[in-house]
Amino acid sequence: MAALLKRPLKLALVQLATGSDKTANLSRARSRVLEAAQQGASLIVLPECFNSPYGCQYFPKYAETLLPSPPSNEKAPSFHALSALAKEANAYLLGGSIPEYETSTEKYFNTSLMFNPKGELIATHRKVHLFDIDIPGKITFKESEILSPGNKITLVDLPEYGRIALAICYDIRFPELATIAARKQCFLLLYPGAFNLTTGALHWSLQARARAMDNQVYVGLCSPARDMEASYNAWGHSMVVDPNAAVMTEAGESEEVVYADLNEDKIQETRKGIPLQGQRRFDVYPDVSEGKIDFERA
Ligand SMILES: NC(=O)CC(=O)C(=O)O
Repeated sequence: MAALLKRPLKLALVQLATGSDKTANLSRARSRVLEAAQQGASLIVLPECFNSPYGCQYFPKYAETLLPSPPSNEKAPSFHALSALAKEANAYLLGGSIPEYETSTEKYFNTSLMFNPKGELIATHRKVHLFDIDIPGKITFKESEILSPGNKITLVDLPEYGRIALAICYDIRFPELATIAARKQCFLLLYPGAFNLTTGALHWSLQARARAMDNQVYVGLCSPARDMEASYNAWGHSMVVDPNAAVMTEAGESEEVVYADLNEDKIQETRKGIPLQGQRRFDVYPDVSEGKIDFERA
């Protein structure tokens, strides 16, 4: 089997404490990303809504306009901060997500931005599955009241390392995305995400481990730190899971950076021991990674 991960990679997840001051959020993100780079991380991830509080009431106020690209500094300060930071850190940087406003359609999206070490934007992912849930007495949330969904699967080639997939939070609950990404040769699935005290306790770790186990790839989930004063209490517990579904590292609830060293051997060893790749029965059920799949649409 050809190598999926061409050389070892140190991954850092920044479990950022975010508040209502966007400038302060960006400045905190900068310190933590530079700290991770100093520790040798070459792929650094910030959480979902790292520049704003998480909640439908906040999306319009914090939204930035990214298109046409490159946007102006005035319309997209987070875009420019991330670009400069990736360059300064000399690392790949995933700005987990920011609220985005698209002027031409007058729509809002929950969008992540990936920059290379030169500070160039190399991918964007708009959350495909919007977080609309209603668990009586626990949590009701309806992103679709404000947001529109993205409509593509996002795979990104990092020339020195290999291919990764980006998705956001609720997207993890739809295993088709992960299966397609793995079958398209990704070695890592990254999900910036803000589960909450109800769904986090139930499913955060389970989802991460399940996507890793089914697909025998690395999985990273990066949450904001928990803030009990906020209107939405993020679960925390950012984690990296290995291709054999073991948790490699897990944050607590506060601001923290966690690290994991990813390598090809672990993928090979897992797939050699349990060789799912060659055992699929596409004569019995369809291959979801074949056929018309949108990787490109904005
Ligand atoms: N916040 C989300 O998008 C998803 C979530 O909290 C969950 O799936 O649970």
